[in-house]
Amino acid sequence: MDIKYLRLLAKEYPTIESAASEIINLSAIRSLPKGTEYFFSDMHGEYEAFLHMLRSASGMIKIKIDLVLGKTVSAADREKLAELIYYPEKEIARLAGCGELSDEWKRLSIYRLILVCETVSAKYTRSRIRKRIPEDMVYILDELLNVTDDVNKDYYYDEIIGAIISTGIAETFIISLCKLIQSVCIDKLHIIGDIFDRGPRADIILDELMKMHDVDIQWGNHDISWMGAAAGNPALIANVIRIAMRYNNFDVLEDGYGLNLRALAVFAAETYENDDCRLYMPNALDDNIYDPVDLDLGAKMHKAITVIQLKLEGQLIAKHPEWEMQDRDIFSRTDFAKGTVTIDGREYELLDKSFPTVDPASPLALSEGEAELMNVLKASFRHSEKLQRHIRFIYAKGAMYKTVNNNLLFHGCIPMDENGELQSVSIRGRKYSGKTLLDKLGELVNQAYFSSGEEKDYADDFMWYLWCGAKSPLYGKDKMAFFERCFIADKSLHTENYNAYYTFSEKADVCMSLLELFGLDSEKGHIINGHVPVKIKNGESPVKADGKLLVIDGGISKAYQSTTGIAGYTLIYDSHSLNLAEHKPFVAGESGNTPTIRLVEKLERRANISDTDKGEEILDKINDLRQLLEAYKAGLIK
Ligand SMILES: O=P(O)(O)OC[C@H]1O[C@](O)(COP(=O)(O)O)[C@@H](O)[C@@H]1O
Ligand SMILES: [Mn+2]
Repeated sequence: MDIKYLRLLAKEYPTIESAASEIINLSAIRSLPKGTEYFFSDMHGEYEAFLHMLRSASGMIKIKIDLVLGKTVSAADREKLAELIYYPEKEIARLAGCGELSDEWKRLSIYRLILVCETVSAKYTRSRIRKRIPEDMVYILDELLNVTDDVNKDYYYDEIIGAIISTGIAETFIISLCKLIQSVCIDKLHIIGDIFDRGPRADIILDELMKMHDVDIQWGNHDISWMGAAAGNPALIANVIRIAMRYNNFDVLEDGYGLNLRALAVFAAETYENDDCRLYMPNALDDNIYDPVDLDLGAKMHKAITVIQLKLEGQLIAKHPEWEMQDRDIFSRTDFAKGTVTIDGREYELLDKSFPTVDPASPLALSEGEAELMNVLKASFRHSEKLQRHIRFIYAKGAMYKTVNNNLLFHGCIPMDENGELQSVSIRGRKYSGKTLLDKLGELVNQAYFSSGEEKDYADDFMWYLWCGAKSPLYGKDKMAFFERCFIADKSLHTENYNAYYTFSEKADVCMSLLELFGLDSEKGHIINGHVPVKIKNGESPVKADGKLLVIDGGISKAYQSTTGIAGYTLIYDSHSLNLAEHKPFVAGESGNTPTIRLVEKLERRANISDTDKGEEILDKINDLRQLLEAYKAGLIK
């Protein structure tokens, strides 16, 4: 091995003893059971439901409570303990408010929490648990969690707990303990895309994700749309705002990201003063807490940005004939004098015929007011410190796909044609498909944000294609029919058809060959996707292709719950099995939010860290350290 590398390693392990003891430590870690991985997708801004899933480890914490305390504590008290673990600050404030925060309650709660914590941390090393404990609590918690049998346990507990209460730190201590339980339960968190849009506060979801210790994100089409907007793509800026207007999500824009919508409000109110904009009424599923906007004004803003978006999209399509999206440039096919549009040779009447900002001679040109407005919006996106911070986090933790422990994770699809062949996409004149396509797109997505000049411009435009292009792995449908749904009554034009991947991937052998394409063991692995709502109520199942494909978009999004019939899935992969938690619609402040958990696959034997990618990495390091030991012994390194 390269002596230079060994010298670097020797800085970290400067003696034979330190290298040897690390080898022993790492070997011990490899023999522990694998940590529990959680997979979430399509959160779509539904922060309350998502936070609940995180805090409750999608029902697993309740299962552990029942396991440990089922025989000694009543069902009602176990329910309350669960609520305390999920929302400790809130629960303590509630009890204090109604005079129930007694020493007796504190003593019992600490004792029960310790028992739960012992169980959830049993499979991890002591040092790993210590790392997750807030600094000033490390000593007490470490002691309480590791009392040996030689000590009179009950007496010891009583003494420590008594001291915790008498010194007045019980509340803080309980909060730390609850958070430790939450954090230990989720070893790794995989997000399979679509954090943004439709629901009220994607920014709160991101704040939470940024606190997690081990999280990765596979970008969804809605994430790409926000990333492109943050990078300055005007069509995507318009898109992000349009969707927010459609769902009345002012809070995420204004309170969350501090984006300035005043210019849009003023422009819309003036331009569409005498237009009731009834087609554009926001779909008010959630109220805005911080920025309630009058729905009539919201509708005008929605129309203003929709028109701008259609123009900007038309411009992009004209600039990139290689995308073959000319038929999606609908404004150029519109007869503004007659109020009709021609699609596939047929003329349709428009539901809205009033477009005061469109010059029929040049329908894709922004009016002066629109151009000014876009400048303001663009500056606002570029200058939102919080938005840019969140987007950089999504870049740092994100990718087009991920392979982990033999599973292949991506949001949408691997584009295929009707014969089941991989479809190729042209990027800077070269064709890419399958894994190389996803790798190339990963590069491009990074260039859109981090490059400059021509390289950035090309990549920046491409972000829009990734949002809605027919061969985009993140989108995977033949068109995005938002124009048709908005402006044309004929429902046959509203259909969006899925890429052939969605048919072929129902077959186990197709999934297996895709897993192999990505270098994975196809016998052991699975493909895990989001993006397509699984319509349980129509008899669909999230488990497809004989268990090789798992589609976990169950509709956390309120907007989609009537379509799916449930309220989201979490896939949970622990050392024994792969399980799906099926969530009911979340009602804040109510118990009964515990999901149904069902087994997808039982492992042949309990999986240890040595069976995982992490285990491989550790083995690599052990081998390096062994070489370092040899080098010490041979006197090559002093
Ligand atoms: O129901 P909405 O919010 O109008 O969105 C519909 C649009 O969203 C999409 O389904 C894309 O969003 P998803 O990635 O969440 O599926 C488009 O295909 C469709 O045009
Ligand atoms: Mn999606």
